[in-house]
Amino acid sequence: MSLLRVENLQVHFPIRSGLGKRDVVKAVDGVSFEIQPGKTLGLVGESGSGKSTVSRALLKLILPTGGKALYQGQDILAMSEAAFRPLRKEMQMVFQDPIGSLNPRMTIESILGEPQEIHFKDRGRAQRRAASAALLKRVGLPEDSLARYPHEFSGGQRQRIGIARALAVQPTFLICDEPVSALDVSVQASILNLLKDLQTEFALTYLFIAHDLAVVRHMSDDIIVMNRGIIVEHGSADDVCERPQHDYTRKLLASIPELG
Ligand SMILES: Nc1ncnc2c1ncn2[C@@H]1O[C@H](COP(=O)(O)OP(=O)(O)OP(=O)(O)O)[C@@H](O)[C@H]1O
Repeated sequence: MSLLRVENLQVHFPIRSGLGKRDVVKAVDGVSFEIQPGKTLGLVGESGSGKSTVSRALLKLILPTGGKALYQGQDILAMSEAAFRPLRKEMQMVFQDPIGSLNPRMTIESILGEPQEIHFKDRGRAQRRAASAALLKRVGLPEDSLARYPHEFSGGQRQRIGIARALAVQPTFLICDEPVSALDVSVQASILNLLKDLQTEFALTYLFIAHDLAVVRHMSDDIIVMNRGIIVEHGSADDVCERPQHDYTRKLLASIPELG
């Protein structure tokens, strides 16, 4: 069974166009896909194609207009917040901007401890601290980072902290939303390889979102290509990159010098 099966997801935002006329932006307009356990589905498209709206809908941060998202067979979109709460632990997010997504006034110990406090209520402070130290080590940061603040780290190190925070609640499914696009090219590969190693070690399933098809290909088993709220192409990573069927995919490929 797929871990996640999305059926005909629709997110239409009401807007007012000229003269106060009501209209809608079809940010996501009938998107369907599935992800098998332990695999990575890449979601690629230019800015504005609807990628972030898909991820926000899957985490129930916005209310979709229609469709289903079956996580282990249960439709999370139809669930109440209370019913969804245990699944929040299962489904974690790695954000694009590791600076903006880490509270500058919290130490790394608090940043990694907070989700544990919420989801592992039986853990005491010492246990949380030990788990956080182990996580830091696993993502390649020194243990003495616990007492430090986010601004004391480089962009790549902050993204390692963001990844450690996502892993702190032992999730099954990670949505990685442009996890390397704010980073220098020189550190991108090390973060991507870390994500790959963690996937194998913890049997994680990924929805990996990026605008850069080369990055997505490196990470993904299958790829979907989105443009203007719809999927224009869907296939194995090799088929999509080597035998693209759609002009939009060819355009994305042509914009990558090493692949185009
Ligand atoms: N709250 C909102 N109200 C109205 N329109 C919105 C809202 N959120 C997103 N949109 C529109 O929906 C479309 C898809 O946006 P989305 O952010 O999902 O794209 P994206 O592919 O993730 O792009 P980016 O990489 O720039 O974030 C865009 O046209 C955007 O302007």
